[in-house]
Amino acid sequence: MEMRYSTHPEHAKHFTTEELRQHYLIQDLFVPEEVKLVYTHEDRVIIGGIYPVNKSVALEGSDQIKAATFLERRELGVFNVGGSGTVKVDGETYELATKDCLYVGKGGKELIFESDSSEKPAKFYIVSALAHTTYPTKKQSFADVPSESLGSQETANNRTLRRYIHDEGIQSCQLVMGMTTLENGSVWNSMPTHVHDRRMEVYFYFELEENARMFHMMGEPNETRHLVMKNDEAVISPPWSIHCGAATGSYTFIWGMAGENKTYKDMDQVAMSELR
Ligand SMILES: O=C[C@H](O)[C@@H](O)CC(=O)C(=O)O
Ligand SMILES: [Zn+2]
Repeated sequence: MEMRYSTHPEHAKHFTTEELRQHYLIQDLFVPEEVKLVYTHEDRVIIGGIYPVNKSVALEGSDQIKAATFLERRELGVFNVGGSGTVKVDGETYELATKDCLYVGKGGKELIFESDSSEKPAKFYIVSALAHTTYPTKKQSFADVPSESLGSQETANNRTLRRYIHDEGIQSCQLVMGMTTLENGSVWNSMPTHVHDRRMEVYFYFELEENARMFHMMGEPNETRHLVMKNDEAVISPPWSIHCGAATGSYTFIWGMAGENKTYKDMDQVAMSELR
């Protein structure tokens, strides 16, 4: 598991392109038959990819978190962004079709990830946060998750937002997770932009064409920077950072947050005039 320490905004504004990428960008999430994990000290969130192609893959505890099982002190959000597959939690099997989500509460011991077929393997994107109590393990399918339309064609940000793990959906300690899909021809997400000093956030971009690139914006509102990203990459947003972007084509992204306030609407909008 790769460790990433938190960064101070005064420090971050001096980063070179390469340093920005080292601290915030997460690449190569899906390695066949492996669990790839990144531990960020931003709200102690773990971000990862699990890609079982020909055999099942287990998510286990490690010396780095001094825990015999991964969920000893944590909760977990799983999104399947590949072909259909299953997650087995202590012997109970949950079928996850593409874009379905599973929440696993603190204390779940055996976690086994498997694809239905190696021709079209499942790809599991995960976000995990510290948990103080156990909320029930629960699946939310893409087919019946409520959706809302945001943006407009004129501003190239027509998109559909779906909340899975949140106050009025799957219950959790800290985790808030959902998915936003850009309509054809729309490229901007989360603009006008915002910050939420009470929570960190991670954006995972997928369904981008191979040659398409995401220009993801970060930094304090008056010190913006950008990272150029491609398909299946994630980016850590510290609580002081804006997080929005425009790509050279349409795409979908999964947003995951953790911190002190789970309320989705707890966001401080940034006025256009503040941006630098
Ligand atoms: O804090 C919330 C998150 O940044 C996202 O939910 C925003 C988003 O998906 C969008 O506007 O497209
Ligand atoms: Zn946000």
